[in-house]
Amino acid sequence: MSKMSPNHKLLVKNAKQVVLICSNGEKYLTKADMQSVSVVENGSVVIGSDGRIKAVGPAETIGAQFSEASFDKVIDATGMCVLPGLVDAHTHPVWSGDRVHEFSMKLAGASYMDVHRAGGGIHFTVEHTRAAAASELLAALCGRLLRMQRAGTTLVECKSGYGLELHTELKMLQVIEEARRTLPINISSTYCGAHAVPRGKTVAEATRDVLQVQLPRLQAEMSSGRLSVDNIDVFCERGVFDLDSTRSILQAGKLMGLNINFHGDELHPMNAAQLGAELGALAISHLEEVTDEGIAAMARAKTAAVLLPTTAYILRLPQPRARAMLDAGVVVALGSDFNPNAYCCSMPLVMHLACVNMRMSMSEALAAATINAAYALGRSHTHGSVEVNKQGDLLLLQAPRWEHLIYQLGGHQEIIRYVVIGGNVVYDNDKTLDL
Ligand SMILES: N=CN[C@@H](CCC(=O)O)C(=O)O
Ligand SMILES: [Zn+2]
Repeated sequence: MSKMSPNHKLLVKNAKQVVLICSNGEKYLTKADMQSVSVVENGSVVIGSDGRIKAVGPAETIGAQFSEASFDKVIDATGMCVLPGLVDAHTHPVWSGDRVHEFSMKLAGASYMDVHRAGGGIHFTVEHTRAAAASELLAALCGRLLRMQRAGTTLVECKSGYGLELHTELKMLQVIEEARRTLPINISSTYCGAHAVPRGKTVAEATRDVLQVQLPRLQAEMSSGRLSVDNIDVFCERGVFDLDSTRSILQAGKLMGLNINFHGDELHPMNAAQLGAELGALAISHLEEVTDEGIAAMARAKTAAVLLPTTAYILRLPQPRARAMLDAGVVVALGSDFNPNAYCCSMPLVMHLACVNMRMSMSEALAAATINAAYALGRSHTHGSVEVNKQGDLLLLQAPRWEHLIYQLGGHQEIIRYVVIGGNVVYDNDKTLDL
């Protein structure tokens, strides 16, 4: 092969392991293919000036191929492991007012719905988020996204949903848009105006407001280029949005070109999985109460299951049946569910909980937090694996095997050495610097 031309952004050389995840352009992994993610021992990665992966392979081959090339930056990764940046497929990161007081209520035995019905939970956060200035919400969001980035996340889904009326929902989406334009972390933006039924409204009234007031304005903002929104979400749950109102909102969003990605079958079996499969949903989150029929429907439709191990852990819910979903061939993904109820920014911790509590293998958990989470966001053609032409988003671990990222419970602060987005080092742990 001819020598490659100079001027590349980054060379990461001589890594002990480069974890590709997949190597044949797969858009997701299921069943046995999740059991052994693809790994190159003693490998190197080149990221081109466009921020995309130019080459990946054995260190010797890459060394010969790029012997005459120059790089803006070279990282000697001897003794380190390289992974694709992690993908967090479910977060609620825009809000004001923490709920630490509710954590003690829940520890004392109150359920999520007890707190919600007593006017706390989402309602508490809605009140504080409506009152907050956009600048305050943006500052909080940026701090949280940086924390996620330091924990290895390079693509994150961010929901609105603490406004429940036009003005605040738009304010939240604008704040997400501003973060998307100014921060290196990749963002998938989700409109979740049907996250709860606002106080003083019935389900029918709330559904009408979403359909007749919020969605038309969202469409106008998107058409003018002021906002770009990727997904539509509804909290489909007994006492929140029923199946019919969920269906009408999701269908309206789909007609606007949004991907369907919603909360379903969390606290009660609602047949949300079947609804999602029928509507061609890209993803459904939670699924603690999904039925066997729902699992089969999702496997057939290739609707991703976004499992959220922190929620079941904090709320002491039954664990989602990850093994049944994996065995049935569902595309299983993971998310942190960062929100004021589940204050967790760390996908390494999420993978650990998925392994111990949901009985996933480490390889399954990593595939679920990379390629499959990217699939759940419609981004697996550009993210979620270390393959040529994908975006140059990498994680470098100071560890001899990649599994240490999951094994060392709560250890990501020490183990993650660099985070790279688009070929730029955005976090260098040695300097304890966000760059
Ligand atoms: N279940 C609904 N929504 C969130 C919780 C949001 C909140 O409690 O503020 C979730 O995914 O866990
Ligand atoms: Zn959620």
